[in-house]
Amino acid sequence: MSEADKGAEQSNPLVGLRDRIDELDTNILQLISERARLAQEVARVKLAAGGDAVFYRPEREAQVLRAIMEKNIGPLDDEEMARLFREIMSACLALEKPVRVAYLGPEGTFTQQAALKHFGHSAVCVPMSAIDEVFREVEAGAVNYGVVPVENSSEGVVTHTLDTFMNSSLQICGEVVLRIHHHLLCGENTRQDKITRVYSHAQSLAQCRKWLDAHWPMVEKVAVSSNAEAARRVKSEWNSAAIAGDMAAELYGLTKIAEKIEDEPDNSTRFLIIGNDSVPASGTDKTSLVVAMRNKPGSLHRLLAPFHCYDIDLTRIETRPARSGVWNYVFFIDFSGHKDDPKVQYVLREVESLAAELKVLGSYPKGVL
Ligand SMILES: O=C(O)C(=O)C[C@]1(C(=O)O)C=C[C@@H](O)C=C1
Repeated sequence: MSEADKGAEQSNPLVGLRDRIDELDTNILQLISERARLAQEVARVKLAAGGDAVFYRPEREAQVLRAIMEKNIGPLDDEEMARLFREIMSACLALEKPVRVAYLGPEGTFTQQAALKHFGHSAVCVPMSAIDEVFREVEAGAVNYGVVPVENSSEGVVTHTLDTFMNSSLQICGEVVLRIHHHLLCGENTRQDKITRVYSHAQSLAQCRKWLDAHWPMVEKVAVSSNAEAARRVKSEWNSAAIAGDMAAELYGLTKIAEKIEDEPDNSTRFLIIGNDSVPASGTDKTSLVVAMRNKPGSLHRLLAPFHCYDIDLTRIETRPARSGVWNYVFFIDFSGHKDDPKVQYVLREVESLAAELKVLGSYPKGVL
């Protein structure tokens, strides 16, 4: 370094710090490129193995992200670091073969946000107008995977998703949990003192009910097909507002009148990734089942006993009326463990002997991010 440069560095410490950042960026660039070349090599090995090469490997991605979170020593927090690596992996996978994902649209919904959180921004995400359409696109092979909402922490289960599973051959191959923040939004032409109507999806209106009653008791609440549709409508109306999330606000260029208006501070929604292939164990997995029981006293107790016996942690149980008979019920059960674990296999055999019908919807890595 010349005397003049030293002088400049002393007088402006930013110069030296930025030089070091430039140096590190060059190293990071080389390392990412090297990683991408290895992913290309992985793709060649997969293709050489013959058969239907499966490029997207959810269990491997979960392991990579968990390892990163474990090794991270800050100052970036674990989630932030994992998000960066999620994008690197997403780009590497796109080099192997771009993954196509159908989600419950339209553009700007929380389901799109969940798809991007899970697959990263290099995935090609295609909006569908209904949950059944997402299933159909995956079944038909028009896309590789689908993303559908399954439950919300304050509003409960998305019954339509569970019902669609009953008649589908698809497997669950992942889950994503998204913190849901709702905002009250208006367009450029909205007269904020003249708002008489609020549009949103029925679930979002319910999730913000107390806030609306406290702050806007007189407005008409209009349920529409999605939050993104609510956002689209207010863009051209001067006396309406919408309740929607950040993606919809950005997409339609809306202004936030009030932020994070959801009644429950940790309001979150769980989404499922659906696909055609089953997923090998990642080490920390979940399994989802649908079980039809004959309607006899004590049948739920008998059904749950094997889980207790083998010390398997149930994470959710949901009851839905079966389509086949008026008084028969099916249970949707989620538990910790993978269907290939010996303990889980014992339980599945016992449940099968008790149930009128048992369908394993899939074993998949527990949501990492
Ligand atoms: O390990 C693999 O099978 C890869 O294809 C590599 C890689 C990665 O970038 O780490 C990319 C995509 C897969 O979904 C999982 C991991």
